[in-house]
Amino acid sequence: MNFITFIFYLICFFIFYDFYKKNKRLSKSPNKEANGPWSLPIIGGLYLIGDRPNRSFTELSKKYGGIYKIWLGERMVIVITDPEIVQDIWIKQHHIFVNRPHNITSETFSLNYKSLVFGDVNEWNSVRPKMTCHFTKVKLNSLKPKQVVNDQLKKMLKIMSSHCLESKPFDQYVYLNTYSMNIIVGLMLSVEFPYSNSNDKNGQFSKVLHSIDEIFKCIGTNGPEDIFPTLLPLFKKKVTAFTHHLDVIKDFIRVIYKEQIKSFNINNEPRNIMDSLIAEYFDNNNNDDDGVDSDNGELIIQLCIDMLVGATDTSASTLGWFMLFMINNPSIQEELYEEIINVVGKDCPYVTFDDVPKLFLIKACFQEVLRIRPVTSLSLPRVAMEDTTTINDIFIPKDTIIIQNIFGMSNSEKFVSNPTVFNPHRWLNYKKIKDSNQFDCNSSATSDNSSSKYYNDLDRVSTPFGVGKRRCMAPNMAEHNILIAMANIILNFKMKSSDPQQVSLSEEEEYAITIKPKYPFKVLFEKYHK
Ligand code: HEM
Repeated sequence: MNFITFIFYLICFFIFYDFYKKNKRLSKSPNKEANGPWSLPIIGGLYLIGDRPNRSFTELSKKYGGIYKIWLGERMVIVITDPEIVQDIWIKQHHIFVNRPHNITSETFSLNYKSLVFGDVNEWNSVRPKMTCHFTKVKLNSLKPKQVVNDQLKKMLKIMSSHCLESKPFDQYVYLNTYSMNIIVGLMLSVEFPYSNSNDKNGQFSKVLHSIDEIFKCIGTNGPEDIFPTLLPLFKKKVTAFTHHLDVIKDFIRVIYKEQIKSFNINNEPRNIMDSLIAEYFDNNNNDDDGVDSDNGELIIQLCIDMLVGATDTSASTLGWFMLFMINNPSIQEELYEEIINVVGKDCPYVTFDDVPKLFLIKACFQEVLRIRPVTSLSLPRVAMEDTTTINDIFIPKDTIIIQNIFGMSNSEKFVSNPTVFNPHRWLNYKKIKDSNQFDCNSSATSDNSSSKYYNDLDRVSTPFGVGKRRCMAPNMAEHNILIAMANIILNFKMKSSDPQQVSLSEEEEYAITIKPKYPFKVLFEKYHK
């Protein structure tokens, strides 16, 4: 046998073996086996995934059910689109599913799995409480965080007013991102990014913003470098670019950290979250000048980046979708306006945090935006740390990656009536029924097209922040910043599409770690005649 023939046989063997491995039974008992599509050698089920995996996974769940298996390249994935299984694995079996999968992107991003978003269980257990305590309802309702949000919102409303006066289209993507980013960097670092490039004298902020954008594009999306780890050398350029952008953000935060640590005094009230973290890691016996060893210093910097990534794009995209659905539903916009002026009065220029809890339709609108377009549509993946079985007796082997299809659950006919219709009132009706204790899971499957006991149980089927102990770290903060922005925008302006040819905008999404409107749009603001 010559060398070429040998290589040929070797490749054939590899292809057959890979095909067998990807399609063999996982469990000895057929009842316990997750269904799933046929997987091809090398690519697995990638041939079934289009440019919007949230939609592809939802389509597959119609055929293979609420839990199914699919290979994405070299990684076996179980996709969950069922509220009962979600509760089971994320809550009852939290200890098995607490970790996120290991891959080159998360390794680079997390200081080798030590930080928050991609941290492994031991490190995660240590850092998560240090961060969560800053985002409780009580903390967010204290003076400083409210002031940061009010300052930023007033700045954004001023820009909106000037756009309105000049009838100039408002680039929602740019301004909403700056608004969301400034809230988190205001709380963490007491800094602020300029809303306009002309105020960015040496281009430093634009450079950081660009790098943050690039990081968003790679993280959590399972790029080829993550699903074909053996081919990693082929993607070296991409990994190097990712590391470069991460370094740009780190350098920016490191300068602030160094400045802050110079004036840090453990006996003083923390000036921001970074000060609280420095205090946590401060060691009186440390010989370093700053009292925080360099590993912990780098961890503090990484935690700031985790928060930036967690908070900015998610909140900004949710507000972007809110604007889009308002433009497409002018009658709902009117209703929201009526609700607000009934609470604050016609001449009030600003809705305060104290007014927000009285705005039930605004809250319902926030919930409906996140139901119909849950921005983190496939959540962040987790991994099984040992073999286990789910509540419906499906076997999940150790090392399987788990994806919760948040989008699929809240956009499925099986769980929600008329899921493609934007209707905030469904939340008010649901709350009324729930408050009167008439919502009964077992009798809710009244529709012909549904067999789920969670049919229209909106809190169970719409889980935009995830479920369980590793759910989003700051849903309170997201709600806090987004509701007040929604209320004040509605109080001050009527929103229309800036394109007269397109009065109604496309509701299609583009997929990345957060889903955004596929066709970027600008908003035209008009004043109400009060
Ligand atoms: C509309 C806004 C937001 C949405 C829809 C959202 C959604 C999510 C989801 C689905 C996860 C993954 C949960 C899981 O694995 O089960 C997550 C994780 C996370 N989010 Fe959010 N998020 C939002 C805003 C925020 C904000 C404002 C912050 C920070 C201030 C934040 C910080 C984080 C962090 C740190 C994690 C990782 C948690 C961990 O691994 O322990 N998010 N978010």
